Order: sequence, then C-alpha cells, then structure tokens
Amino acid sequence: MKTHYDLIAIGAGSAGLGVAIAMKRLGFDVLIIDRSDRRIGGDCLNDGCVPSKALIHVSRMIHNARRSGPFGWTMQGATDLGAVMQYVRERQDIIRTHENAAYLRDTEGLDVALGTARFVGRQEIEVTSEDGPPVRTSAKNIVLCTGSKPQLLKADGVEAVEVHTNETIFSLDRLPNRLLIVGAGPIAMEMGQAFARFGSQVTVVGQEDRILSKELPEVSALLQQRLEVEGITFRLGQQVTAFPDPHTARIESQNGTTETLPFDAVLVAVGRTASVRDLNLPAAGIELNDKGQIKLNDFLQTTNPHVFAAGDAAAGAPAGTRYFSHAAELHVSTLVTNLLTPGQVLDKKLSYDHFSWVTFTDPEVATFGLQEDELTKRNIRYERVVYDFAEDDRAVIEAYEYAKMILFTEPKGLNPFGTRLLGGTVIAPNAGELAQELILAVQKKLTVGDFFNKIYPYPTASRVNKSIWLDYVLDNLPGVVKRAVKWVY
Ligand SMILES: Cc1cc2nc3c(=O)[nH]c(=O)nc-3n(C[C@H](O)[C@H](O)[C@H](O)COP(=O)(O)OP(=O)(O)OC[C@H]3O[C@@H](n4cnc5c(N)ncnc54)[C@H](O)[C@@H]3O)c2cc1C
Ligand SMILES: NC(=O)c1ccc[n+]([C@@H]2O[C@H](COP(=O)([O-])OP(=O)(O)OC[C@H]3O[C@@H](n4cnc5c(N)ncnc54)[C@H](O)[C@@H]3O)[C@@H](O)[C@H]2O)c1
Repeated sequence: MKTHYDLIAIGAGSAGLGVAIAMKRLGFDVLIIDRSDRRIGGDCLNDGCVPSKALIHVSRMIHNARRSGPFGWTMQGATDLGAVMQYVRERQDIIRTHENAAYLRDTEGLDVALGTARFVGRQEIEVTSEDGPPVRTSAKNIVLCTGSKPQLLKADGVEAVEVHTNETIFSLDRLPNRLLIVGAGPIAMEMGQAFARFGSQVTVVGQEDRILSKELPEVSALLQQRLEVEGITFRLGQQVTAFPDPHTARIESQNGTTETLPFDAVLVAVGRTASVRDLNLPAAGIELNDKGQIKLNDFLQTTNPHVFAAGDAAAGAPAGTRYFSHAAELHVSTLVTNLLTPGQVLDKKLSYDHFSWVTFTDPEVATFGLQEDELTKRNIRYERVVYDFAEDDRAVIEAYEYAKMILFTEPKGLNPFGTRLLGGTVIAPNAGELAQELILAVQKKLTVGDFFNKIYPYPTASRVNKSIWLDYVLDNLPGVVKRAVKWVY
C-alpha cells in the first residue's frame, strides 16, 4: 500500500468496484479496501442479487416440473435445500473468479487492502486487519462505498429467536416446513415465492395494507393474487409484536386484535440502513443526517468536499434512496463524470428520472421512468394507458393472460403518433426484459410512432410494446385526419 493515492474506495461491492475500476482504467492511482477477500463483491455477490436470483432460478425449475402433470409427466420428490444452496454457492464462486483481491491486483492493476477502514484525518485512512499492525494512507478523493445492513426487528423476545436476514438465509441447508417472513418488500416477495415453490408453507406479515408498496396498488394486488394461488398466506396491516417462545410469533393488527403464529424459521426483511459503522466519520468532518445517513449534496459529496458516497451508503442523497446494484452504477457514473469535470458549474446532479427496477418474482414487476406520484408532485400533465395481455397471442400460448402493462404518457396532442412515454410498470413473466425497450424509449424520448412503425417478429413477447398503441392511435386520430384519409382513398 502506498502512502498516497489519487482515489480510495472504501468497500468493494457494486459501488466500490465500479468507481475503483473506472478510475484505474482512466489512468489514476487507486486503492480499494474491503474487510476480507470473501467480502469482495459486497452484498450483491455474497448475500443479495446473485444468491437470490440463483435460488429463484432453481425454484422456478421445480415449480414448472410440478406443473407438468396435465401433460403426462408424473413428478414426485421433495426439495433438497442443501443441494439447492450448493448450486447457489457454485454460481457465486464462478463470479468470484473475477471478484477477488488477486484478480483486482493482477488483472485490473488496483491496489487492494484487506481490513477495516476508518478515518484518522480529513483525507487520511487507517486500515486494520488481523495480519499486522494498522497501516495509514491518504488520497486526494475518497469514496464511501460501505453499503447497507438489514434493519433489525423490534419485538419482545426476539433475542431468543434464530432470526434470519439476507445475511444468513442462504446458509440454510434444511427446508423449513413453516417459514414466517416479516416485511412485504422485494426481499420478502422474491424469497417467499422461492421457498413456497421449494415446499415451505410461507406466511408474510407486512405492516402496510399491501405488498410492494412502492408499486402501483393494482400491481401489488395482482402480484399478491398470483402468490396466493401458489399457497402463500398474507397477514397485511399487521406487525409481529412479540415472540412468546422461539417458534411462535404474536402478531397484532391495526385494530388491536392479536393472534399467534407457529413457525419453524423466520426471515426478517424490513428494509436497510446505510452502513457507517467503524468509519470514524467525525475525524474527517463528515456529518450524518437525522436518519443516521451520510449527509450528501446533489453531487454525492459529503460535508467534507474530498469525500463522496456511492451505492447503498448514499442513502442520504437529496434525490432519495435506491438500494440497487444498478443505483450504485448510476452513482458511479455521476461521480466519475464529476471528478473528471473541472469546476462544479458543469457537475451532473444525481437524478433518478430515468431509473428503473425489477422485482424478480414470477410474474416479474418492472417499473421505470417517472411514476404517478412523482408526476403529480411535479405538476406534470400525463395520461394513463393500460394494456391487458388477455388478447396477446404469446400470453395466450404460454398462459399469462393475467399480465398487465400500465404506461404514463404525455397528454395526446393532435397527432397521437407524436406522444412520448414518461414511465410505467409491467407485471408479466420476464417483465424486466420486456420493459428494456420502453426504458430506452423514455430515455431517448421516442414516440408512439416509433413503436408503431416497428415490425416485431411474431409471436415475440415484446410485441405488446406495439400492441398497446394500436387502440391508442386508432381511437385518438382526429376526425379531420380520418376524413382526409378516406377522401384520398
Ligand atoms: C436479498 C437481496 C437481493 C437483492 N437483489 C437485487 C437485485 O436483484 N438487483 C439489484 O439491483 N439489487 C439487488 N439488491 C440490492 C444490492 O445488493 C445492493 O444495492 C448492492 O449490493 C449495494 O452495493 P454497495 O456497493 O453499495 O454495497 P455492498 O455491496 O454492501 O458493499 C459494501 C462493502 O463495503 C465493505 N465495508 C463496509 N464498511 C467497511 C469498512 N469500514 N472498511 C472496509 N470495508 C467496509 C463491506 O464489507 C462490503 O463488502 C438486493 C439486496 C438484497 C439484500
Ligand atoms: N430485485 C431487486 O432489485 C431487489 C430484490 C431484493 C431487495 N432489493 C433491494 O433491497 C432493499 C431492501 O429490501 P426489503 O424488502 O428488506 O426492504 P423494503 O424497505 O423495500 O421493504 C420493507 C417492507 O417491510 C415492511 N415493514 C417494515 N417494518 C416492518 C415491521 N416491523 N413489520 C412488518 N413489516 C414491516 C415495510 O412496510 C415494507 O413493505 C429494497 O428496497 C431493494 O432496493 C432489490
């Protein structure tokens, strides 16, 4: 480790790896620090996106096999969770071949320090590890990429319960018969469906009156209905208030009624908190806001102008919180652009206007661009265009007629072909893939006419991106245009 760098990234998850590799490839001297070699890759590789999506993949195969009875296949068996987790670990290990200290040093040319970092000055860091005495170094700029931790459940008796979070659930090797999930966000939905498909009896307790409360209410309702069909039980508008014993939860509804629920394992997924533990932020003049998050300006800069934050650690940004790997990617691109731009006048503010996310349930939920609440808040006039997949041939062929697409557009003018898309949500199998074209359309300001004039191979699932505009255009062509066309004909 050198005594001074152009840039230090603390944390080697999506954000740290992104900013360190980008700056190194641009020719800067860069140090990246993480607690251990095994933590490189951060939450996404170790306890988040990768293991959860691998688990979902296996659960989908099992689910499809179970449903093959009507077509002559007789399948029997029980899920060997140990074997499933072995598959998950194997997939993680493949990604680890390019997310480890030796690779980052040898192939990316980064300096890598393994240990816990803390500030000892405004631009000075000390790294402590078990391998030797603490080592100090400094940098022109430092980026805090320390991620987030699961929020803990507050309930009487919780200390006596073996509570799982995303940090331990992937170490289970025996399938719990009854899995209680506290929280009704994306982790609860993705993991709940996967475990239900493996064969657990899953009960979800959520404090709000609907699941995935960041989505449109009709999307939450449709997903809940699909999950109920698969056997998941929902206790919404309820909270776990106590654990009378290590295998029983007491749940309380908003009107005060209580009941007890027996369980074999419990998963808590009630949100995240930015991770600032061990950093000794006061030594660098870095302030926290009243939620305990790092106080940031629109440019992801802390109260120390030489220190920035990216990824889950940037939850205190004025633009708001987005706990996603690709939010880290957005932060990194904003930061690197700004670090390389002379003078703050030209700096890019963090903006989520073109942001999108996907919840990888079956059906998936993909949400992008400006949402109804944001459009209303900003006084932007918009229209809602809804497409039910019932008449889409591909949806009929593969039995997902229940799917739905809800788009927000500019109000239509005289020429419906000129309307632009502002945002929306798709709930359908592979919605995350279907929506990619729509996301590009929002970003590039494409019009209804651009979709209308595209010929989609039949029967690709993404033909819905054109079908949604057929009625829209035909119903909204001004009478004068229709009369003129008829006259010419
Ligand atoms: C179950 C689950 C599923 C998810 N699925 C998705 C998904 O499908 N798609 C998606 O986009 N997002 C998903 N996410 C969110 C995504 O995992 C996170 O947003 C992303 O990993 C955040 O990256 P990060 O770099 O900010 O932080 P992290 O990946 O958490 O990295 C932070 C790193 O900093 C290190 N660190 C912390 N403090 C110190 C210190 N003092 N010294 C040295 N090192 C330190 C930690 O060891 C860690 O490795 C999921 C999250 C969970 C929990
Ligand atoms: N596919 C993806 O991209 C993906 C998947 C999983 C997680 N993530 C990210 O990880 C973040 C964390 O996920 P999460 O599901 O833990 O959090 P979340 O904050 O998104 O959802 C938490 C849920 O728990 C509920 N809740 C909070 N306290 C509760 C209590 N005491 N009792 C009952 N319910 C309670 C909330 O009302 C909310 O519905 C997400 O916000 C998301 O950004 C992304």
